[in-house]
Amino acid sequence: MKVVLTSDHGGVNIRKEIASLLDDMQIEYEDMGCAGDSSVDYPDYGIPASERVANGEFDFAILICGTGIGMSISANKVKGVRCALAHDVFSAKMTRMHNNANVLAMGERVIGPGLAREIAKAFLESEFEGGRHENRVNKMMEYEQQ
Ligand SMILES: O=C(CO)[C@H](O)[C@H](O)[C@H](O)COP(=O)(O)O
Repeated sequence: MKVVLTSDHGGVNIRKEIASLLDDMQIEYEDMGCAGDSSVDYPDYGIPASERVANGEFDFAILICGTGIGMSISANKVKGVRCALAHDVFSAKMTRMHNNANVLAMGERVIGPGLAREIAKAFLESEFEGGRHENRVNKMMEYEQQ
């Protein structure tokens, strides 16, 4: 599994926590920044990271900003991406199992690093169930191609 990780200035601390989680889980990852905590624009980070999932270079992206909302909207503009904004463990698990989400967004101004770590862990450890969920995901992806 390969993960790409990024944040704007509002998500630097949780990004560091997730990097530490990925180290602990021995998962290969690339941290695309941002560098420091100066103000930056989340689409400049969320879109390139999401494109690297869409093109198959990475299996998953984890995106952090203040609320997670800007990152999730940006990611879902990229064809092939299914980004879930999740601030609880159950949603993180279910979005892998039912939506086959390939990008996770979280907000550092919403949750703390400990919960963010548990959410990311649940997301990465859960698997898509397929079956009836596959039909539903396919409908979304077909719409995107129109
Ligand atoms: O995208 C966001 C909100 O939808 C993120 O939370 C950003 O991190 C936030 O907008 C940044 O706000 P700031 O006042 O420029 O720090």
